[in-house]
Amino acid sequence: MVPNDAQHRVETLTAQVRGPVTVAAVAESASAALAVVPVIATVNIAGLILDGGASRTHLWVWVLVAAVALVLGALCSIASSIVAHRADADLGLSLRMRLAGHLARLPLGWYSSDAAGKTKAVVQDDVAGLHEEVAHRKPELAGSVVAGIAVVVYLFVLDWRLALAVVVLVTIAQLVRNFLTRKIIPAYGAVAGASAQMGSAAVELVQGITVSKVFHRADEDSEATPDTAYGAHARFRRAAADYADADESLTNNIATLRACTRATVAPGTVALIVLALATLLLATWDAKPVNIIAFLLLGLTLFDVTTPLYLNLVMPKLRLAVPMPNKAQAMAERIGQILDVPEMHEPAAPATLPATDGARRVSMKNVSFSYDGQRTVLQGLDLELAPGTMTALVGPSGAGKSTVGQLLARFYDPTEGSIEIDGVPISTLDAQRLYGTVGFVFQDVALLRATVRDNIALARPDATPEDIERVARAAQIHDRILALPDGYDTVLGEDAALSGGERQRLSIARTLLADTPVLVLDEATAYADPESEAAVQDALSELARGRTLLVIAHRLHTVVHADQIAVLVDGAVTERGTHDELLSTAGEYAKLWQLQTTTIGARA
Ligand SMILES: Nc1ncnc2c1ncn2[C@@H]1O[C@H](COP(=O)(O)OP(=O)(O)OP(=O)(O)O)[C@@H](O)[C@H]1O
Repeated sequence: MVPNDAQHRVETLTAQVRGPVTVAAVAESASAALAVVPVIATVNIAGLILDGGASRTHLWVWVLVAAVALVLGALCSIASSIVAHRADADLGLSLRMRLAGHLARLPLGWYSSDAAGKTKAVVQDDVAGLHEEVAHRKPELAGSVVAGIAVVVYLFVLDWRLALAVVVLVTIAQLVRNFLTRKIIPAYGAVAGASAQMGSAAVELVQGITVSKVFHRADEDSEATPDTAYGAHARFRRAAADYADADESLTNNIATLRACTRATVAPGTVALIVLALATLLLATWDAKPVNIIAFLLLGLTLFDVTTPLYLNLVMPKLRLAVPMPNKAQAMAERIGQILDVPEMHEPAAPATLPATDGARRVSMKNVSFSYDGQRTVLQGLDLELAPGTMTALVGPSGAGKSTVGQLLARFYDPTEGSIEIDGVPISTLDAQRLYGTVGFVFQDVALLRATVRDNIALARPDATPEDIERVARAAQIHDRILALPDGYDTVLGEDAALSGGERQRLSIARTLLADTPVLVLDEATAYADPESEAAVQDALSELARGRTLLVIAHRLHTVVHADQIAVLVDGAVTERGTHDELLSTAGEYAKLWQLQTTTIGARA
């Protein structure tokens, strides 16, 4: 993304607080302008005293003007800070609400990737990270511009030659800082690189500990060469030393930067130059000596107050901007990437399914699908699941089998074509009706950090203990639950952890209780060992009774009894029939069958 687009993203996301941020910027500008007034008052008071014969009233007027300006300036600064921070809090809340609403409407398939970590970082850190942009950058920049103009105009009114000298001095200091910062950037890069190296060496060290200990290659004290598998300790030591060197070099560079910049605008330097120039002017021209006070006071502060102005406006114009990473842009980009994910279309007036006592028919008509809009994963797929029958989807790895299951569970919508239940497109059903009709047991079972009972009763919180026990027995998991520390009241993930096969049986119990007429089983026996596979298969047979079933299977022997087996190759159904019919056609299925039976036979 080019910087302009990135900045556009920041502007769009923060557009709703543009009004309050502008108010904060105006208040900050007023405060900056008012800060010059006490100096003007001081110069005038000094002038009146030095001239002699000034009336007390006159002097008190200037003191009063300075005091009022100080109080007003402070009030403006407080108001600016309050308005900006309130805007920041409002923006944070509304962005988080927007993200939460959007996340709730995303396709379920979006959640299968590393969504949890990504979402946490965006909702928590990136939204908070816009703080600097909203609450500080614009108000401070406005204040800097106004303060810069006010000070420079005033100094020029007093004496254009001294004013010019001060402006040149401050500009030189800013250029020196800019030049040195550019020099430092590689040192920052070196520290970041060394830190990453040290991190990966640490991970490698920890990951390798088990292997090296098991194979008696613990090398804590060895100076093994880095290209040996067991040189992790040596590599880590080297990476840590490199990091320390890089850090030291950066610290030295920063110290030089600070010292050089500060020296250019140090009180002594400013005083020296202003006084030297003033002496020169006094000798040759008729400059007012009292004005020196203004140059000394304002010259010292001009560097600090105009720093945001130089960094944001002057240096970029001179094409001297230091290429520092723009955190706000990066954060806005990550927030925008989530907000850009298209939402799942929710029907305004959800359809209803025709009433039936029996199982339901599923029709996939000319379904095509692509995850990324570029590579087609399913191509014009037609598949009919007759009511109360079991259809098995088999085929080579990557053919698109799981994708079909995910489309039926509406994790995504097809790019083309439609999926219908009893003639009603599933995209016209609301989520409650759809998931009351289609249940699924996937390979990766998600369990909540809750009791076993609550995990089973997810779809029917009103289920009685008897209902829950009945489905747990049917799913062959009841005995294992009783063996847990608190039986059905054991909190999963806290009091106990379950094996892959046990998690799948628990998921089957949950699905049995949900009692949906259509079921998708994707590799439901994937984690089962031969012993528990029999238990899971029994549980599945119980689950299948009277339902319309789509079973995605790698191991063909688990689906030989299916009413229909569809072979998927490159996203299209190439063969369909029963096990015997497909074997007799000597096609892809027959090949897969032969391969699997030979492999199993060879292993046996
Ligand atoms: N979330 C995803 N994003 C992008 N591409 C994906 C995603 N999930 C799957 N794919 C791709 O889609 C294609 C079909 O994948 P799918 O998991 O449906 O195949 P499969 O037949 O079930 O494979 P396997 O038998 O190995 O599980 C693959 O090329 C895969 O890389």
